[in-house]
Amino acid sequence: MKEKIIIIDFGSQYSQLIARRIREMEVYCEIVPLIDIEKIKTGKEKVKGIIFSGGPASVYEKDAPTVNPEVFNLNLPILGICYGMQLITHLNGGKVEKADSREFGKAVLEVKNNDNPLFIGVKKSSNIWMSHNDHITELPKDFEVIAKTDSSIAAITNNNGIYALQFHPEVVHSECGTQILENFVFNICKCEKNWKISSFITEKTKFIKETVGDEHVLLALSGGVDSSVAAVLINNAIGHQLTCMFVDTGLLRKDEGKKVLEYYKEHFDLNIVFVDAKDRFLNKLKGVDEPEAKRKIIGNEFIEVFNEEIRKLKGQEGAKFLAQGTIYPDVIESQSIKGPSHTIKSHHNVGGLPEDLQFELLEPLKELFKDEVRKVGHELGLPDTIIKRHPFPGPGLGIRVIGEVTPDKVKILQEADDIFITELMEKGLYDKVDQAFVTLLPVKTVGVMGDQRTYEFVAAIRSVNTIDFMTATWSKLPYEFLEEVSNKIINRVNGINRIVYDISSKPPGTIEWE
Ligand SMILES: Nc1ncnc2c1ncn2[C@@H]1O[C@H](COP(=O)(O)OP(=O)(O)OP(=O)(O)O)[C@@H](O)[C@H]1O
Ligand SMILES: O=c1[nH]c(=O)c2[nH+]cn([C@@H]3O[C@H](COP(=O)(O)O)[C@@H](O)[C@H]3O)c2[nH]1
Ligand SMILES: NC(=O)CC[C@H](N)C(=O)O
Ligand SMILES: [Mg+2]
Repeated sequence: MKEKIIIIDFGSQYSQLIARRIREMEVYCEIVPLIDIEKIKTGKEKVKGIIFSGGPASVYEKDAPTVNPEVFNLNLPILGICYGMQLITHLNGGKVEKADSREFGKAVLEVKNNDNPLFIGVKKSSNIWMSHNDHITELPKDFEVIAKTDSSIAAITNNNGIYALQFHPEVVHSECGTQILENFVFNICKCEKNWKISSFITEKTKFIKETVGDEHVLLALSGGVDSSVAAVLINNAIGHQLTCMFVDTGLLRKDEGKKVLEYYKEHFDLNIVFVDAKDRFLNKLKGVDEPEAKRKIIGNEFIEVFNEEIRKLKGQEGAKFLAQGTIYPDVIESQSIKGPSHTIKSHHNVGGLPEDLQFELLEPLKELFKDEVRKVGHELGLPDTIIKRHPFPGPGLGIRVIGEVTPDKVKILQEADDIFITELMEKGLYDKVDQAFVTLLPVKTVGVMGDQRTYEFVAAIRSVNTIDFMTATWSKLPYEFLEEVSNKIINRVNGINRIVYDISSKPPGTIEWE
Protein backbone atom coordinates (compact mmCIF):
# COMPACT_ATOMS: atom_id res chain seq x y z
CA MET A 1 0.00 0.00 0.00
CA LYS A 2 1.33 3.42 -0.98
CA GLU A 3 2.14 5.73 1.94
CA LYS A 4 1.78 9.45 2.10
CA ILE A 5 1.89 12.54 4.27
CA ILE A 6 -0.94 14.99 3.79
CA ILE A 7 -0.63 18.74 4.15
CA ILE A 8 -3.76 20.67 4.97
CA ASP A 9 -3.52 24.01 3.26
CA PHE A 10 -4.72 26.97 5.25
CA GLY A 11 -3.66 29.35 2.50
CA SER A 12 0.06 29.70 3.19
CA GLN A 13 2.32 30.81 0.39
CA TYR A 14 4.65 28.07 1.56
CA SER A 15 2.36 25.03 1.42
CA GLN A 16 3.99 23.92 -1.80
CA LEU A 17 7.38 24.36 -0.29
CA ILE A 18 6.48 21.99 2.54
CA ALA A 19 5.39 19.47 -0.08
CA ARG A 20 8.65 19.88 -1.96
CA ARG A 21 10.76 19.37 1.12
CA ILE A 22 8.98 16.11 1.85
CA ARG A 23 9.21 14.83 -1.69
CA GLU A 24 12.90 15.62 -1.65
CA MET A 25 13.05 13.05 1.15
CA GLU A 26 11.60 10.52 -1.35
CA VAL A 27 8.35 10.40 0.54
CA TYR A 28 5.10 11.06 -1.28
CA CYS A 29 2.86 13.85 -0.03
CA GLU A 30 -0.20 15.75 -1.12
CA ILE A 31 -1.66 19.15 -0.35
CA VAL A 32 -5.40 19.15 0.33
CA PRO A 33 -7.70 22.11 0.97
CA LEU A 34 -9.87 20.28 3.45
CA ILE A 35 -9.56 17.20 5.55
CA ASP A 36 -11.75 14.21 4.79
CA ILE A 37 -11.64 12.01 7.87
CA GLU A 38 -13.40 9.08 6.19
CA LYS A 39 -10.98 9.11 3.29
CA ILE A 40 -8.04 9.08 5.67
CA LYS A 41 -9.45 6.06 7.44
CA THR A 42 -10.45 4.06 4.37
CA GLY A 43 -8.51 5.53 1.42
CA LYS A 44 -6.35 3.40 -0.86
CA GLU A 45 -3.17 5.12 0.25
CA LYS A 46 -2.02 4.92 3.84
CA VAL A 47 -1.74 8.31 5.52
CA LYS A 48 1.26 8.29 7.85
CA GLY A 49 1.05 11.83 9.19
CA ILE A 50 -0.65 15.18 8.76
CA ILE A 51 0.83 18.66 8.50
CA PHE A 52 -1.23 21.80 9.10
CA SER A 53 0.22 24.63 7.01
CA GLY A 54 0.48 28.29 7.90
CA GLY A 55 -2.06 30.78 6.62
CA PRO A 56 -3.03 34.45 6.54
CA ALA A 57 -6.06 34.23 8.87
CA SER A 58 -6.19 34.43 12.67
CA VAL A 59 -7.76 31.50 14.49
CA TYR A 60 -9.89 33.73 16.74
CA GLU A 61 -11.58 35.45 13.77
CA LYS A 62 -15.07 34.54 12.67
CA ASP A 63 -14.95 32.14 9.68
CA ALA A 64 -11.25 31.41 10.14
CA PRO A 65 -10.39 28.13 8.36
CA THR A 66 -10.42 25.14 10.67
CA VAL A 67 -10.41 21.33 10.70
CA ASN A 68 -12.76 18.67 11.93
CA PRO A 69 -11.51 18.08 15.53
CA GLU A 70 -11.93 14.35 14.83
CA VAL A 71 -8.49 14.63 13.26
CA PHE A 72 -6.98 14.59 16.75
CA ASN A 73 -8.56 11.19 17.42
CA LEU A 74 -7.07 9.47 14.38
CA ASN A 75 -3.95 8.48 16.26
CA LEU A 76 -1.81 9.93 13.49
CA PRO A 77 1.15 12.23 14.09
CA ILE A 78 0.34 15.89 13.43
CA LEU A 79 2.70 18.79 12.84
CA GLY A 80 1.29 22.33 12.92
CA ILE A 81 3.24 25.16 11.35
CA CYS A 82 2.51 28.79 12.31
CA TYR A 83 -1.26 29.14 11.69
CA GLY A 84 -1.31 25.34 12.06
CA MET A 85 0.23 25.65 15.51
CA GLN A 86 -2.22 28.33 16.50
CA LEU A 87 -5.12 26.19 15.30
CA ILE A 88 -3.93 23.18 17.29
CA THR A 89 -3.73 25.44 20.33
CA HIS A 90 -7.15 26.95 19.72
CA LEU A 91 -8.88 23.60 19.20
CA ASN A 92 -7.28 22.00 22.25
CA GLY A 93 -8.27 24.56 24.83
CA GLY A 94 -5.33 26.97 24.63
CA LYS A 95 -5.45 30.64 23.76
CA VAL A 96 -4.13 32.62 20.77
CA GLU A 97 -4.11 36.40 20.71
CA LYS A 98 -2.73 39.20 18.62
CA ALA A 99 0.77 40.11 19.78
CA ASP A 100 1.87 43.71 20.36
CA SER A 101 4.35 43.48 17.55
CA ARG A 102 4.78 41.35 14.47
CA GLU A 103 7.69 38.92 14.38
CA PHE A 104 8.84 38.75 10.81
CA GLY A 105 12.17 37.39 9.66
CA LYS A 106 15.16 35.94 11.43
CA ALA A 107 15.00 34.71 15.03
CA VAL A 108 17.10 32.38 17.15
CA LEU A 109 15.63 29.05 18.14
CA GLU A 110 16.57 27.70 21.58
CA VAL A 111 15.80 24.00 21.86
CA LYS A 112 15.04 22.78 25.37
CA ASN A 113 15.70 19.11 24.94
CA ASN A 114 17.44 17.36 22.08
CA ASP A 115 16.04 13.99 23.08
CA ASN A 116 12.67 15.06 21.78
CA PRO A 117 12.17 13.04 18.53
CA LEU A 118 11.45 16.28 16.63
CA PHE A 119 14.79 17.78 17.60
CA ILE A 120 17.24 14.92 17.27
CA GLY A 121 20.36 16.25 15.59
CA VAL A 122 19.14 19.85 15.82
CA LYS A 123 21.56 22.42 17.24
CA LYS A 124 20.72 23.79 20.69
CA SER A 125 20.64 27.23 19.18
CA SER A 126 20.08 28.05 15.50
CA ASN A 127 18.59 30.60 13.11
CA ILE A 128 14.99 30.19 12.09
CA TRP A 129 12.50 32.24 10.11
CA MET A 130 9.32 33.65 11.63
CA SER A 131 6.29 35.29 10.01
CA HIS A 132 3.48 35.94 12.44
CA ASN A 133 1.45 38.50 14.30
CA ASP A 134 -0.53 36.23 16.63
CA HIS A 135 0.98 34.24 19.46
CA ILE A 136 0.05 31.66 22.07
CA THR A 137 -0.86 33.21 25.41
CA GLU A 138 -2.14 30.04 27.05
CA LEU A 139 -0.93 26.53 26.28
CA PRO A 140 -3.48 23.91 25.34
CA LYS A 141 -4.15 21.25 27.97
CA ASP A 142 -1.40 18.62 28.30
CA PHE A 143 1.00 20.49 26.04
CA GLU A 144 4.49 21.69 26.94
CA VAL A 145 6.93 24.13 25.40
CA ILE A 146 9.89 22.39 23.79
CA ALA A 147 11.62 25.35 22.16
CA LYS A 148 11.45 29.12 22.28
CA THR A 149 12.96 32.31 20.94
CA ASP A 150 13.69 35.33 23.10
CA SER A 151 10.22 36.70 22.39
CA SER A 152 7.94 33.75 21.74
CA ILE A 153 7.03 30.13 22.14
CA ALA A 154 8.64 28.41 19.17
CA ALA A 155 7.53 24.78 19.56
CA ILE A 156 5.09 22.74 21.62
CA THR A 157 4.05 19.11 21.91
CA ASN A 158 1.61 16.96 23.87
CA ASN A 159 4.22 14.17 23.93
CA ASN A 160 1.64 12.04 22.20
CA GLY A 161 2.15 12.58 18.50
CA ILE A 162 1.10 16.22 18.18
CA TYR A 163 3.82 18.79 17.48
CA ALA A 164 3.62 22.41 16.53
CA LEU A 165 6.07 25.09 15.42
CA GLN A 166 5.58 28.84 15.36
CA PHE A 167 8.34 29.26 12.75
CA HIS A 168 8.64 27.97 9.20
CA PRO A 169 10.93 24.92 8.91
CA GLU A 170 10.22 24.69 5.17
CA VAL A 171 12.05 27.88 4.17
CA VAL A 172 15.79 27.77 3.61
CA HIS A 173 16.38 30.53 6.16
CA SER A 174 15.48 28.06 8.93
CA GLU A 175 18.88 26.41 9.38
CA CYS A 176 17.64 23.18 10.93
CA GLY A 177 14.28 23.20 9.16
CA THR A 178 14.99 20.22 6.94
CA GLN A 179 16.30 18.21 9.87
CA ILE A 180 13.15 18.96 11.83
CA LEU A 181 10.90 17.96 8.94
CA GLU A 182 12.95 14.80 8.41
CA ASN A 183 12.59 13.99 12.08
CA PHE A 184 8.84 14.37 11.79
CA VAL A 185 8.60 12.29 8.62
CA PHE A 186 10.99 9.48 9.57
CA ASN A 187 11.29 9.39 13.39
CA ILE A 188 7.72 10.29 14.21
CA CYS A 189 5.59 9.21 11.22
CA LYS A 190 7.89 6.26 10.42
CA CYS A 191 7.68 6.82 6.68
CA GLU A 192 9.79 4.88 4.22
CA LYS A 193 11.61 6.34 1.26
CA ASN A 194 9.70 5.08 -1.76
CA TRP A 195 8.87 8.05 -3.99
CA LYS A 196 11.13 7.86 -7.07
CA ILE A 197 10.81 9.13 -10.62
CA SER A 198 11.46 5.72 -12.16
CA SER A 199 8.84 4.04 -10.01
CA PHE A 200 6.51 6.90 -10.90
CA ILE A 201 6.87 6.09 -14.62
CA THR A 202 6.30 2.37 -14.09
CA GLU A 203 3.26 2.96 -11.90
CA LYS A 204 1.72 5.57 -14.19
CA THR A 205 2.24 3.47 -17.30
CA LYS A 206 0.37 0.63 -15.65
CA PHE A 207 -2.33 3.02 -14.45
CA ILE A 208 -2.80 4.49 -17.95
CA LYS A 209 -3.07 1.04 -19.54
CA GLU A 210 -5.64 -0.09 -17.00
CA THR A 211 -7.68 3.09 -17.09
CA VAL A 212 -7.79 3.44 -20.86
CA GLY A 213 -8.32 -0.21 -21.77
CA ASP A 214 -9.37 -0.36 -25.46
CA GLU A 215 -10.65 3.22 -25.55
CA HIS A 216 -9.13 6.19 -27.34
CA VAL A 217 -7.44 9.25 -25.89
CA LEU A 218 -7.26 12.75 -27.32
CA LEU A 219 -4.38 14.75 -25.87
CA ALA A 220 -4.17 18.53 -26.00
CA LEU A 221 -0.59 19.15 -27.04
CA SER A 222 0.84 22.66 -26.73
CA GLY A 223 4.49 22.03 -27.51
CA GLY A 224 5.26 22.97 -23.90
CA VAL A 225 7.08 20.78 -21.42
CA ASP A 226 4.10 19.37 -19.55
CA SER A 227 1.90 18.24 -22.41
CA SER A 228 4.91 16.87 -24.32
CA VAL A 229 5.94 14.72 -21.38
CA ALA A 230 2.33 13.59 -20.92
CA ALA A 231 2.13 12.72 -24.63
CA VAL A 232 5.23 10.55 -24.60
CA LEU A 233 4.24 8.85 -21.35
CA ILE A 234 0.77 8.01 -22.66
CA ASN A 235 2.07 7.08 -26.09
CA ASN A 236 4.51 4.64 -24.51
CA ALA A 237 1.64 3.09 -22.60
CA ILE A 238 -1.09 2.83 -25.27
CA GLY A 239 0.56 3.70 -28.61
CA HIS A 240 -1.87 4.18 -31.49
CA GLN A 241 -4.87 4.63 -29.17
CA LEU A 242 -3.56 8.16 -28.60
CA THR A 243 -4.23 11.12 -30.89
CA CYS A 244 -2.61 14.48 -30.08
CA MET A 245 -4.27 17.73 -31.01
CA PHE A 246 -2.35 20.95 -31.40
CA VAL A 247 -4.54 24.05 -31.50
CA ASP A 248 -3.31 27.16 -33.26
CA THR A 249 -5.13 29.83 -31.30
CA GLY A 250 -3.63 32.68 -33.28
CA LEU A 251 -2.07 33.67 -29.96
CA LEU A 252 1.07 31.60 -30.31
CA ARG A 253 4.60 32.87 -30.75
CA LYS A 254 6.10 33.54 -34.16
CA ASP A 255 5.84 30.47 -36.43
CA GLU A 256 5.23 28.31 -33.37
CA GLY A 257 2.57 26.11 -34.93
CA LYS A 258 4.79 25.22 -37.86
CA LYS A 259 7.91 24.73 -35.74
CA VAL A 260 6.23 22.55 -33.12
CA LEU A 261 4.71 20.27 -35.74
CA GLU A 262 7.94 19.87 -37.66
CA TYR A 263 9.82 19.18 -34.48
CA TYR A 264 7.42 16.51 -33.32
CA LYS A 265 7.29 14.84 -36.73
CA GLU A 266 11.05 14.59 -36.73
CA HIS A 267 11.56 13.38 -33.16
CA PHE A 268 8.51 11.41 -32.10
CA ASP A 269 6.22 8.78 -33.40
CA LEU A 270 3.06 10.60 -32.39
CA ASN A 271 -0.20 10.89 -34.21
CA ILE A 272 -0.87 14.65 -34.35
CA VAL A 273 -3.88 16.60 -35.61
CA PHE A 274 -3.43 20.30 -36.32
CA VAL A 275 -6.44 22.50 -35.60
CA ASP A 276 -6.42 25.97 -37.11
CA ALA A 277 -8.62 27.98 -34.76
CA LYS A 278 -6.97 31.38 -35.28
CA ASP A 279 -10.03 33.21 -36.52
CA ARG A 280 -12.42 31.93 -33.92
CA PHE A 281 -10.19 32.89 -30.98
CA LEU A 282 -9.39 36.33 -32.39
CA ASN A 283 -13.03 37.01 -33.30
CA LYS A 284 -14.22 36.19 -29.81
CA LEU A 285 -11.63 38.53 -28.31
CA LYS A 286 -12.74 41.55 -30.37
CA GLY A 287 -13.53 44.53 -28.19
CA VAL A 288 -12.60 42.78 -24.92
CA ASP A 289 -9.91 44.36 -22.78
CA GLU A 290 -10.43 43.10 -19.23
CA PRO A 291 -7.85 40.40 -18.34
CA GLU A 292 -10.15 37.95 -16.58
CA ALA A 293 -12.75 38.30 -19.34
CA LYS A 294 -10.08 37.51 -21.93
CA ARG A 295 -8.86 34.50 -19.95
CA LYS A 296 -12.39 33.13 -19.68
CA ILE A 297 -13.10 33.58 -23.38
CA ILE A 298 -9.88 31.81 -24.32
CA GLY A 299 -10.53 29.02 -21.80
CA ASN A 300 -14.06 28.47 -23.12
CA GLU A 301 -12.91 28.47 -26.69
CA PHE A 302 -10.33 25.77 -25.90
CA ILE A 303 -13.12 23.62 -24.46
CA GLU A 304 -15.31 24.18 -27.53
CA VAL A 305 -12.47 23.15 -29.80
CA PHE A 306 -11.64 20.10 -27.65
CA ASN A 307 -15.31 19.08 -27.65
CA GLU A 308 -15.60 19.38 -31.40
CA GLU A 309 -12.39 17.49 -32.07
CA ILE A 310 -13.19 14.71 -29.67
CA ARG A 311 -16.55 14.26 -31.34
CA LYS A 312 -14.85 13.97 -34.71
CA LEU A 313 -12.63 11.27 -33.30
CA LYS A 314 -15.65 9.61 -31.77
CA GLY A 315 -17.07 9.28 -35.26
CA GLN A 316 -14.02 7.29 -36.28
CA GLU A 317 -12.94 5.26 -33.35
CA GLY A 318 -14.42 6.70 -30.14
CA ALA A 319 -12.26 8.91 -27.93
CA LYS A 320 -13.39 8.60 -24.36
CA PHE A 321 -10.56 10.48 -22.66
CA LEU A 322 -9.16 13.96 -22.91
CA ALA A 323 -5.55 14.04 -21.74
CA GLN A 324 -3.83 17.21 -20.59
CA GLY A 325 -0.42 18.18 -19.27
CA THR A 326 -1.89 19.49 -16.04
CA ILE A 327 0.69 19.56 -13.27
CA TYR A 328 0.50 19.92 -9.52
CA PRO A 329 0.76 23.72 -9.17
CA ASP A 330 -2.16 24.06 -11.64
CA VAL A 331 -4.27 21.80 -9.45
CA ILE A 332 -3.35 23.55 -6.23
CA GLU A 333 -4.01 26.99 -7.63
CA SER A 334 -7.48 26.04 -8.74
CA GLN A 335 -8.27 24.19 -5.50
CA SER A 336 -7.41 27.30 -3.57
CA ILE A 337 -10.33 28.96 -5.30
CA LYS A 338 -12.49 27.05 -2.83
CA GLY A 339 -9.97 27.24 -0.01
CA PRO A 340 -8.69 30.13 2.00
CA SER A 341 -6.17 31.67 -0.41
CA HIS A 342 -7.13 34.23 -3.04
CA THR A 343 -7.71 33.56 -6.74
CA ILE A 344 -5.22 35.70 -8.54
CA LYS A 345 -5.79 34.52 -12.10
CA SER A 346 -7.98 31.91 -13.76
CA HIS A 347 -5.86 29.28 -15.40
CA HIS A 348 -7.58 27.76 -18.37
CA ASN A 349 -6.75 24.10 -18.03
CA VAL A 350 -8.09 23.29 -14.57
CA GLY A 351 -11.09 24.75 -12.86
CA GLY A 352 -12.21 26.21 -16.17
CA LEU A 353 -13.57 22.90 -17.40
CA PRO A 354 -17.38 22.64 -17.47
CA GLU A 355 -19.23 20.17 -15.25
CA ASP A 356 -20.96 18.38 -18.12
CA LEU A 357 -17.68 17.37 -19.69
CA GLN A 358 -18.17 15.16 -22.75
CA PHE A 359 -15.15 13.09 -21.83
CA GLU A 360 -13.16 11.78 -18.93
CA LEU A 361 -9.93 13.50 -18.02
CA LEU A 362 -6.58 11.77 -18.07
CA GLU A 363 -3.93 13.84 -16.33
CA PRO A 364 -1.00 11.59 -15.49
CA LEU A 365 1.28 14.40 -14.28
CA LYS A 366 -1.08 16.09 -11.95
CA GLU A 367 0.88 15.10 -8.83
CA LEU A 368 4.19 16.49 -10.06
CA PHE A 369 6.03 19.76 -9.75
CA LYS A 370 7.62 21.25 -12.86
CA ASP A 371 11.14 20.08 -12.10
CA GLU A 372 9.82 16.59 -11.41
CA VAL A 373 8.02 16.67 -14.79
CA ARG A 374 11.35 17.63 -16.37
CA LYS A 375 13.00 14.66 -14.68
CA VAL A 376 10.29 12.33 -16.01
CA GLY A 377 10.80 13.83 -19.47
CA HIS A 378 14.52 13.29 -19.24
CA GLU A 379 14.04 9.70 -18.11
CA LEU A 380 11.64 9.14 -21.04
CA GLY A 381 14.32 10.39 -23.41
CA LEU A 382 12.80 13.72 -24.43
CA PRO A 383 15.39 16.14 -25.83
CA ASP A 384 16.57 19.19 -23.85
CA THR A 385 15.07 21.54 -26.42
CA ILE A 386 11.68 20.50 -25.12
CA ILE A 387 12.51 19.77 -21.50
CA LYS A 388 14.26 23.07 -20.96
CA ARG A 389 11.70 25.25 -22.73
CA HIS A 390 10.39 28.12 -20.73
CA PRO A 391 6.74 27.67 -19.85
CA PHE A 392 4.25 29.37 -22.13
CA PRO A 393 0.78 30.09 -20.76
CA GLY A 394 -2.22 28.51 -22.49
CA PRO A 395 -3.87 31.91 -23.17
CA GLY A 396 -0.60 32.84 -24.88
CA LEU A 397 -0.17 36.26 -26.41
CA GLY A 398 -3.80 36.92 -25.52
CA ILE A 399 -2.58 37.98 -22.08
CA ARG A 400 0.64 39.54 -23.33
CA VAL A 401 -1.09 42.04 -25.57
CA ILE A 402 -2.36 44.21 -22.76
CA GLY A 403 -5.92 45.41 -23.34
CA GLU A 404 -7.77 44.56 -26.53
CA VAL A 405 -6.15 41.88 -28.67
CA THR A 406 -6.06 42.58 -32.40
CA PRO A 407 -4.32 40.58 -35.16
CA ASP A 408 -2.02 43.56 -35.84
CA LYS A 409 -0.89 43.81 -32.25
CA VAL A 410 -0.32 40.07 -32.06
CA LYS A 411 1.90 40.32 -35.13
CA ILE A 412 3.93 43.18 -33.63
CA LEU A 413 4.37 41.29 -30.38
CA GLN A 414 5.38 38.07 -32.15
CA GLU A 415 8.19 39.88 -33.94
CA ALA A 416 9.47 41.59 -30.79
CA ASP A 417 9.28 38.43 -28.69
CA ASP A 418 11.11 36.44 -31.34
CA ILE A 419 13.99 38.94 -31.33
CA PHE A 420 14.29 38.84 -27.54
CA ILE A 421 14.20 35.04 -27.28
CA THR A 422 16.60 34.56 -30.20
CA GLU A 423 19.06 36.99 -28.60
CA LEU A 424 18.81 35.18 -25.25
CA MET A 425 19.60 31.89 -26.96
CA GLU A 426 22.44 33.27 -29.03
CA LYS A 427 24.08 34.89 -26.02
CA GLY A 428 23.75 31.72 -23.91
CA LEU A 429 21.34 33.38 -21.50
CA TYR A 430 18.15 31.41 -22.24
CA ASP A 431 19.00 28.58 -19.83
CA LYS A 432 20.13 31.04 -17.17
CA VAL A 433 16.65 32.50 -16.73
CA ASP A 434 13.42 30.62 -16.07
CA GLN A 435 10.92 32.54 -18.15
CA ALA A 436 11.36 35.40 -20.57
CA PHE A 437 9.02 37.20 -22.94
CA VAL A 438 7.83 40.52 -24.29
CA THR A 439 4.55 42.20 -23.42
CA LEU A 440 2.93 44.83 -25.63
CA LEU A 441 1.51 47.81 -23.78
CA PRO A 442 -1.54 49.76 -24.93
CA VAL A 443 0.46 52.98 -24.68
CA LYS A 444 1.90 54.98 -27.56
CA THR A 445 4.81 57.33 -27.15
CA VAL A 446 6.62 59.83 -29.33
CA GLY A 447 9.98 58.97 -30.76
CA VAL A 448 12.28 60.08 -33.53
CA MET A 449 13.68 57.83 -36.22
CA GLY A 450 15.65 59.14 -39.18
CA ASP A 451 14.51 62.70 -38.45
CA GLN A 452 10.91 61.56 -38.58
CA ARG A 453 8.48 61.76 -35.72
CA THR A 454 7.16 58.36 -34.68
CA TYR A 455 4.16 57.63 -32.50
CA GLU A 456 4.17 53.95 -31.66
CA PHE A 457 3.65 51.36 -28.92
CA VAL A 458 5.80 50.68 -25.88
CA ALA A 459 6.86 47.08 -25.26
CA ALA A 460 8.06 45.68 -21.95
CA ILE A 461 10.70 43.00 -21.70
CA ARG A 462 10.22 40.57 -18.82
CA SER A 463 12.65 37.95 -17.62
CA VAL A 464 12.45 36.17 -14.29
CA ASN A 465 14.35 33.69 -12.19
CA THR A 466 12.29 31.35 -10.11
CA ILE A 467 12.15 27.81 -8.81
CA ASP A 468 8.46 27.20 -8.53
CA PHE A 469 6.89 30.17 -10.37
CA MET A 470 5.08 31.07 -7.16
CA THR A 471 7.69 33.65 -6.28
CA ALA A 472 10.16 35.16 -8.72
CA THR A 473 12.84 37.80 -9.03
CA TRP A 474 13.62 39.78 -12.18
CA SER A 475 16.71 38.60 -14.00
CA LYS A 476 19.76 40.80 -13.72
CA LEU A 477 20.52 40.67 -17.45
CA PRO A 478 23.61 42.60 -18.55
CA TYR A 479 22.97 46.21 -19.59
CA GLU A 480 24.79 45.68 -22.88
CA PHE A 481 22.51 42.79 -23.67
CA LEU A 482 19.37 44.77 -22.86
CA GLU A 483 20.64 47.61 -24.97
CA GLU A 484 21.17 45.34 -27.94
CA VAL A 485 17.73 43.77 -27.62
CA SER A 486 16.12 47.17 -27.30
CA ASN A 487 17.92 48.50 -30.38
CA LYS A 488 17.06 45.46 -32.45
CA ILE A 489 13.39 45.53 -31.56
CA ILE A 490 12.97 49.26 -32.15
CA ASN A 491 14.86 49.12 -35.43
CA ARG A 492 13.20 46.03 -36.82
CA VAL A 493 9.67 46.00 -35.53
CA ASN A 494 7.28 48.45 -37.09
CA GLY A 495 4.92 49.63 -34.40
CA ILE A 496 7.27 49.73 -31.41
CA ASN A 497 9.45 52.75 -30.67
CA ARG A 498 10.22 52.30 -26.98
CA ILE A 499 11.31 49.42 -24.73
CA VAL A 500 11.16 49.20 -20.95
CA TYR A 501 12.55 46.45 -18.72
CA ASP A 502 10.25 45.10 -16.02
CA ILE A 503 12.05 45.09 -12.67
CA SER A 504 9.18 43.92 -10.48
CA SER A 505 9.46 40.77 -8.44
CA LYS A 506 6.64 38.34 -7.65
CA PRO A 507 5.08 39.12 -5.24
CA PRO A 508 3.98 41.86 -5.36
CA GLY A 509 3.94 41.66 -9.18
CA THR A 510 3.00 38.50 -11.07
CA ILE A 511 5.07 37.03 -13.87
CA GLU A 512 2.56 37.76 -16.62
CA TRP A 513 1.11 41.26 -16.76
CA GLU A 514 -2.48 40.03 -17.00
N1 LIG B 1 -2.17 25.50 -28.21
C1 LIG B 1 -2.61 24.43 -27.51
N2 LIG B 1 -3.10 23.35 -28.15
C2 LIG B 1 -3.54 22.29 -27.47
N3 LIG B 1 -3.52 22.21 -26.14
C3 LIG B 1 -3.03 23.22 -25.44
C4 LIG B 1 -2.55 24.40 -26.08
N4 LIG B 1 -2.12 25.25 -25.13
C5 LIG B 1 -2.32 24.64 -23.95
N5 LIG B 1 -2.87 23.42 -24.12
C6 LIG B 1 -3.25 22.46 -23.06
O1 LIG B 1 -3.34 23.16 -21.82
C7 LIG B 1 -2.43 22.57 -20.88
C8 LIG B 1 -1.88 23.62 -19.96
O2 LIG B 1 -1.00 24.49 -20.61
P1 LIG B 1 0.39 24.84 -19.93
O3 LIG B 1 0.98 25.94 -20.72
O4 LIG B 1 0.19 24.97 -18.48
O5 LIG B 1 1.23 23.49 -20.08
P2 LIG B 1 2.22 23.05 -21.21
O6 LIG B 1 2.02 23.95 -22.38
O7 LIG B 1 2.07 21.62 -21.46
O8 LIG B 1 3.61 23.27 -20.57
P3 LIG B 1 4.36 24.63 -20.28
O9 LIG B 1 3.89 25.04 -18.91
O10 LIG B 1 5.77 24.21 -20.31
O11 LIG B 1 4.01 25.63 -21.32
C9 LIG B 1 -1.38 21.88 -21.72
O12 LIG B 1 -0.74 20.85 -21.00
C10 LIG B 1 -2.19 21.38 -22.87
O13 LIG B 1 -2.83 20.16 -22.50
O1 LIG C 1 -1.04 27.38 -18.65
C1 LIG C 1 -1.19 28.47 -18.13
N1 LIG C 1 -2.41 29.03 -18.19
C2 LIG C 1 -2.69 30.25 -17.71
O2 LIG C 1 -3.82 30.71 -17.78
C3 LIG C 1 -1.57 30.95 -17.11
N2 LIG C 1 -1.45 32.16 -16.53
C4 LIG C 1 -0.16 32.30 -16.14
N3 LIG C 1 0.54 31.20 -16.45
C5 LIG C 1 1.94 30.90 -16.16
O3 LIG C 1 2.00 30.61 -14.77
C6 LIG C 1 3.21 31.14 -14.21
C7 LIG C 1 2.87 32.11 -13.10
O4 LIG C 1 2.26 33.22 -13.70
P1 LIG C 1 1.75 34.51 -12.94
O5 LIG C 1 2.84 34.90 -11.99
O6 LIG C 1 1.51 35.52 -13.99
O7 LIG C 1 0.50 34.09 -12.22
C8 LIG C 1 3.97 31.77 -15.37
O8 LIG C 1 4.85 30.80 -15.86
C9 LIG C 1 2.88 32.08 -16.38
O9 LIG C 1 3.36 32.13 -17.72
C10 LIG C 1 -0.33 30.34 -17.04
N4 LIG C 1 -0.13 29.11 -17.54
N1 LIG D 1 2.30 32.68 8.68
C1 LIG D 1 1.22 32.36 9.39
O1 LIG D 1 0.76 31.22 9.37
C2 LIG D 1 0.54 33.48 10.15
C3 LIG D 1 -0.51 33.01 11.09
C4 LIG D 1 -1.31 34.13 11.76
N2 LIG D 1 -2.11 34.78 10.78
C5 LIG D 1 -0.35 35.13 12.42
O2 LIG D 1 -0.23 36.25 11.95
O3 LIG D 1 0.24 34.78 13.43
MG1 LIG E 1 2.20 26.00 -22.25
